Amino acid sequence: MIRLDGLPIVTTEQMRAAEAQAIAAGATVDGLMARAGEAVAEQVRRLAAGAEVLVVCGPGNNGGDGYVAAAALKRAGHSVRVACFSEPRTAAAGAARARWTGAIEPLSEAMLAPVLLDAMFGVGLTRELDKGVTGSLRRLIEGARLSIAVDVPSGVSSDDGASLADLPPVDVTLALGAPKPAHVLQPAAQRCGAVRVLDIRVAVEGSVRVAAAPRLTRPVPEAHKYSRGLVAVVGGAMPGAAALTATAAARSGAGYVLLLGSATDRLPHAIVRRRFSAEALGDERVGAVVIGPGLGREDQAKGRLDAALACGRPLVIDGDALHLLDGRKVDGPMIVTPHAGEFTAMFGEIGGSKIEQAHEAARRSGAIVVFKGADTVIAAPDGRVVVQPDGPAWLSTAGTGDVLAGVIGARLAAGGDPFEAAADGAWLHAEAARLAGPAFMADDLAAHLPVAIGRCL
Ligand SMILES: NC(=O)C1=CN([C@@H]2O[C@H](COP(=O)(O)OP(=O)(O)OC[C@H]3O[C@@H](n4cnc5c(N)ncnc54)[C@H](OP(=O)(O)O)[C@@H]3O)[C@@H](O)[C@H]2O)[C@H](O)CC1
Ligand SMILES: [K+]
Repeated sequence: MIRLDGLPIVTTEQMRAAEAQAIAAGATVDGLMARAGEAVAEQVRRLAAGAEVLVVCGPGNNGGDGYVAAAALKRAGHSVRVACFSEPRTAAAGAARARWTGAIEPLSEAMLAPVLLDAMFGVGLTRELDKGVTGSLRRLIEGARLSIAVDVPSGVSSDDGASLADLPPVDVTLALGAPKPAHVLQPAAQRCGAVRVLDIRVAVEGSVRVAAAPRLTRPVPEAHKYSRGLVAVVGGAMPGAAALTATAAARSGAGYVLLLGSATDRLPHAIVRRRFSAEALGDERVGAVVIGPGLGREDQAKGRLDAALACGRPLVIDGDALHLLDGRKVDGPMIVTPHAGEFTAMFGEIGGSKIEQAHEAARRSGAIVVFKGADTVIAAPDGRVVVQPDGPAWLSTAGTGDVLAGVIGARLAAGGDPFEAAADGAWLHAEAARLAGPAFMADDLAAHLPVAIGRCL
């Protein structure tokens, strides 16, 4: 079983293409199904620890995997039953069912079991699940002590993570060959429980990946405050927000943090405060300018944003500055960090999954787009995408976005690729939240950033 971190995320079309390539190289659909079902059975046997397993099988190849797994469990002497609501509709699933020698219970009457293996629908679910099937699955999932899904939980749309049935989460999802968008995008991701990937020897590639811990380095002996990165945070109408951003940048390894034009008084002494000036932004030692948290939307804010856009330094644009941006582009690196409302205000309604939306927004704007949320998607105009799937829900509190802008600013000022800076910043932010535990406020979050960084050295 493999953790998701850093793996390519594949759509149904990409998975089918990979499967077709494996078949062209000599594999067969039945052979792939045998691999998948047996790999599932091996994990289920470990997790079930001797408890009876009920396998619920659907009409497609996901169901086929279920019949193979049931037969493998039975051969291994494990107590196992099978239930279904429909005959197999593919040749491979039909052949797999023919090799299951036990009884098959009608789904609606199936007795509860301590372990439920959901092989009802995989990536082929295309429309809302029927109410009767949904009700039966709900009863069986709720009645099990442990529920495990084959590939994806039944009732989610694999390619965009939409929900196609109102069902409770399973405990474990065994993704076959690669993670799919449904494993990382909400609302489907919260239905998956712990996701682990089973290697079925089908080679997958792609430019969309699950976030992984960044590989950071310690400062070299010759390091000084400017080489570590100078972050200039532009303040405005609500000084507390810019103070959070500046504090987060200072705790994310920046060598020097400058807060320009903000009237806040409670600030660490290490953060240098100055009046706002366009000249300060243009200093070539500035590695990143962060503008937006608490900026306001009045004339002064507009003037400050104009100066930032013209200063020629790498930019992180957040909050109010996103509203004032009005489609303008800059020549240098620019990272924009909208949440869903800001994203729609900036780019209008873009169709497709959150991954596709973020990519399209990056392509149109030429900026690195950090599309925030419970599933944060970071996209570059060149097609690279990273999904940060498991930020703690405790992050849904005021000021955490200001902290994120500061972390990304520090990574950007440290140099290197702006896309990596944005992805690394999002990971460190989520890790700091995991370290902060429950019910933290945004001010507490920054204090956990050094430990998060320590985990990446
Ligand atoms: N890709 C690989 O390398 C491997 C994948 N495996 C497994 O195969 C499934 C995907 O199998 P597929 O047959 O394409 O799809 P499903 O099993 O998920 O479901 C398709 C069937 O379900 C019907 N369907 C779809 N929506 C509904 C609905 N709302 N209600 C009832 N029935 C529905 C669909 O019928 P249509 O009318 O839409 O045609 C199909 O009959 C993948 O997830 C893996 O588990 C391999 O076994 C190993 C290699
Ligand atoms: K399933």
